[in-house]
Amino acid sequence: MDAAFQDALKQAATINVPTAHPRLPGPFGAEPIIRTRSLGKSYPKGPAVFAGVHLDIRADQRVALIGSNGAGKSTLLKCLIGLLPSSEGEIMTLGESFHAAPTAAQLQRLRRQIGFVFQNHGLVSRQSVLTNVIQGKLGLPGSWRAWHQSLADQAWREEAMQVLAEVRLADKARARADELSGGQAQRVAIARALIRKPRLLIADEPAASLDPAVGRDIMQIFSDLAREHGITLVYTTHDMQHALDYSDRIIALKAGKVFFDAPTGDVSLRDMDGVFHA
Ligand SMILES: Nc1ncnc2c1ncn2[C@@H]1O[C@H](COP(=O)(O)OP(=O)(O)OP(=O)(O)O)[C@@H](O)[C@H]1O
Repeated sequence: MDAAFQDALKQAATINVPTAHPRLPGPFGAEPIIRTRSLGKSYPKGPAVFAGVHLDIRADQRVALIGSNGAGKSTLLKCLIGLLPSSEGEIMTLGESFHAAPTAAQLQRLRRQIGFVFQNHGLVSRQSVLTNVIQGKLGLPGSWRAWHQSLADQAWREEAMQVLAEVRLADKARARADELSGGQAQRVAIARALIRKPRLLIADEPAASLDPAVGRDIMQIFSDLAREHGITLVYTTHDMQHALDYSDRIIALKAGKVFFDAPTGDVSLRDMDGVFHA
């Protein structure tokens, strides 16, 4: 590593609390996969959820988004990927730049490159695990075949089996989704996101309803898959240990602002505490 790059890393590592400005400069933040400038969001008739948010999220990072209940984490995630219109500022995600909301064509291109996992796995309970995974292809070209595994061609079924193997669930392919435990269902949801071959994986509290051991297992799977496949992972969590153990970078929201945005190794428990207390 050359000296200039090391300096840039050191500079990037200085924690800056509180700030609404980007702090990952130069070489550390090559071409970002997500960039926002002066991003703000209010719901109709409501106060601002957040304002003046500047972010530069680099490809291949695992980013934990933390903050109290109602801090705006889910709202920010949805704005970043165009599922909710923002109220002010600019967004660039996966090369698509937009104010407020993406165009229909932009949204379609974004959806093709993004995988989603939510707290409630959202599987179709009466369908098989295999069909649920193949349904991850919906929205991609030729995707009417993804409604059921029997319509899908052999290549898609093989892909589905491969991603199920990656989450250690190949043996459950023929089981019905409602026969799975919470942790298994969440692993299927990850496989369903993975079959899209996403560049960006968005997860909103993916381990929230799981017991501690299973929750850690799910976070480890996310983390390993993101690394192995070079996927950028952005997730929200209320578990500070998950944020510390399974991210390269932590972004904290507090009182409608970015409270800190720093490499995980530079975030102390005291910094974390400041997110939740005055
Ligand atoms: N559809 C909506 N209409 C109006 N207000 C909303 C809507 N969704 C969220 N809000 C409000 O926006 C604020 C931020 O909510 P959001 O769900 O983004 O926070 P969060 O940090 O994800 O919270 P949690 O950790 O509890 O999931 C809250 O005050 C919430 O009440």
